[in-house]
Amino acid sequence: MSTTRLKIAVQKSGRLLDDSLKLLKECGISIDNGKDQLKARARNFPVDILYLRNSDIPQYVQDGVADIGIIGQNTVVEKQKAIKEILPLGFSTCRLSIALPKDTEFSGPQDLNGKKIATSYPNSLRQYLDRHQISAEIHEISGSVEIAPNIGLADAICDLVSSGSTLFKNGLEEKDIILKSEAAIVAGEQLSTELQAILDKLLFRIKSVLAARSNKYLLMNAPNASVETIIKVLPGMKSPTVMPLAAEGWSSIHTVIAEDRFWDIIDQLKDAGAQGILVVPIEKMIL
Ligand SMILES: Nc1ncnc2c1ncn2[C@@H]1O[C@H](COP(=O)(O)OP(=O)(O)OP(=O)(O)O)[C@@H](O)[C@H]1O
Ligand SMILES: O=P(O)(O)OC[C@H]1O[C@H](OP(=O)(O)OP(=O)(O)O)[C@H](O)[C@@H]1O
Ligand SMILES: [Mg+2]
Repeated sequence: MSTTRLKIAVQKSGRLLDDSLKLLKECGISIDNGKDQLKARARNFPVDILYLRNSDIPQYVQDGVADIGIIGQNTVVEKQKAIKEILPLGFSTCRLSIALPKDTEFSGPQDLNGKKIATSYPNSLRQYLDRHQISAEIHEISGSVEIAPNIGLADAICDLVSSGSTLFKNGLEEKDIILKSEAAIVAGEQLSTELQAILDKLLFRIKSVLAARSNKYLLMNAPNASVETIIKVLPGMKSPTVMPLAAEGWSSIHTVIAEDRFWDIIDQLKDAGAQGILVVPIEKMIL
């Protein structure tokens, strides 16, 4: 029996931890410990979890200390290590943006010329400024970036934004988006054949979990005369299942639908005669 185990780096504490562990759990992977331990072994799958600082993960993955990691795409861009994104994961969505004090005129990146910009993401900001041929001073700080303009430390900031409430509370306005980010699986340049085989199994499970999250199982009843119209309204992955109901002249229609499409067609389904519409979560979806 092979003793090879895939080492997965996840954030020790912070924004990514809960969703990362939830994803692994939904993949059927049971991890033994609490987070006080820095390394944990999965009981039923050949992976070990390394709990690390988010900002250190790119280096560890590059060096092969960890084989893969779960980090934000923003960290991949910022750290500029020899790692590659394998699969976006759909959580921790945010954007890296330029923000200025509320009501400051901003017609484009050129308005940042000669300004002092505070950020924890100097490389990403540098790339943005270079791309637009802007000469500005980058003031690197490791946290609480949004406070910088208020205390006279900088004219502008470059930081992560999600709901926008931190900007709002600090009297700042988002002016330009540098990049959009979500959590992703990253890996080093080369994995051994054995590790790659474990990773492939893991990715298969993760994709099944992600597909299940973004799709719903849809059931409805309709008079037989409406079935054809309803089927035309349903965006087809495959042809829906149509089954007779006990009540004469009625059918039950079942299909799988992307959650974000459902709200677009709900009125059309009702107009076409669908009744008793049920939208049910899917546990796993094997693609
Ligand atoms: N407000 C937010 N909404 C959604 N995702 C976010 C938000 N802030 C950060 N993230 C994402 O979560 C990642 C981790 O952020 P977090 O603040 O937990 O850690 P950190 O302070 O960057 O890292 P470290 O573990 O090194 O202290 C970020 O790189 C980003 O991808
Ligand atoms: O747009 P919002 O929803 O308000 O989120 C944005 C804030 O979230 C992150 O900070 P976090 O809370 O992770 O604190 P940190 O600076 O200590 O990492 C980020 O650095 C912003 O400050
Ligand atoms: Mg943070």
